[in-house]
Amino acid sequence: MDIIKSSPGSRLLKKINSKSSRTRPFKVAILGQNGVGKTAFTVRFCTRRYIGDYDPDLERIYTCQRVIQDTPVDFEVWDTAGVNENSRLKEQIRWADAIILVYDVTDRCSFNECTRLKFLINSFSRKSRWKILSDSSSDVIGGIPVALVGNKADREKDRMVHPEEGTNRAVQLKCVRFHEVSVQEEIDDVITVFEDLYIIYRKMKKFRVSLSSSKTSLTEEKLVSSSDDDPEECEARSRSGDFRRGTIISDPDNVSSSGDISCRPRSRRREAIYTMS
Ligand SMILES: Nc1nc2c(ncn2[C@@H]2O[C@H](COP(=O)(O)OP(=O)(O)OP(=O)(O)O)[C@@H](O)[C@H]2O)c(=O)[nH]1
Repeated sequence: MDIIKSSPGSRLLKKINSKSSRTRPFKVAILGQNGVGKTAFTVRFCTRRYIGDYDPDLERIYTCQRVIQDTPVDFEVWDTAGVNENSRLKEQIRWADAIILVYDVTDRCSFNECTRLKFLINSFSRKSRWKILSDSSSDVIGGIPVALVGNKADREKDRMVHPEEGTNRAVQLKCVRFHEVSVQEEIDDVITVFEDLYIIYRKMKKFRVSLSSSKTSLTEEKLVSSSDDDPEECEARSRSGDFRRGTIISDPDNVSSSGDISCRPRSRRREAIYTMS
């Protein structure tokens, strides 16, 4: 027995086992039009630093670890280069466990681009991994969790997109969260976006596992009972001013019912994996 243990084959097996027992990273793709601040946002989260200017053609997967609810979580964040070609997007969307759609509050085009991107996310995401209910109800909880984020909130004078519009668009597009941030000025809001999304992802996953294991047939009525999907409630919140930079539109405890809770890149672009401590 000892001989088998120390043989090269068993050493290899041991290595494979220890690798597979490591926690799987949480993969987040950052999508959005050129210049909205995707790289600044990603680097801020991974390093806490704000760096003003980046090579727009540089595309990277950053890795870092954060402790969320007393658990260490490995993040892989794919900072896309804003090319938004459909074939490229498909690869990014299929790679990701969750997606952050970023727009610039001073640029309405970038806001509209998020609608197109969400449409593509819906059509490209690996629905099969979530599909455990009937077709109609899987639309309610199926798909990948997507957060909508308006960046550059510090540029109030140049603002073109108001927070209410962001909130309403997030509801329309069935995003699980809406945030406004200033990557330049505030790090905590940036961290909240990622942590929130992770918490939502975990809850969605747990919910689906428990559904599939118990083979419970949930009615669509139960699934959509949360007010998070209610555009009227959302509008009421907007009217009452219940939004601010960094505010979220739904409660993590209701994640299972919050709307569309629905590879490494190979391209001519330069790529790298960066590990942040
Ligand atoms: N005022 C302000 N400027 C910001 C903020 N975040 C990013 N920027 C600036 O916006 C510009 C674009 O930022 P990037 O991070 O390169 O944007 P990107 O989306 O990665 O751009 P591409 O790589 O071309 O897709 C840079 O000059 C940043 O300094 C912010 O919160 N406030």
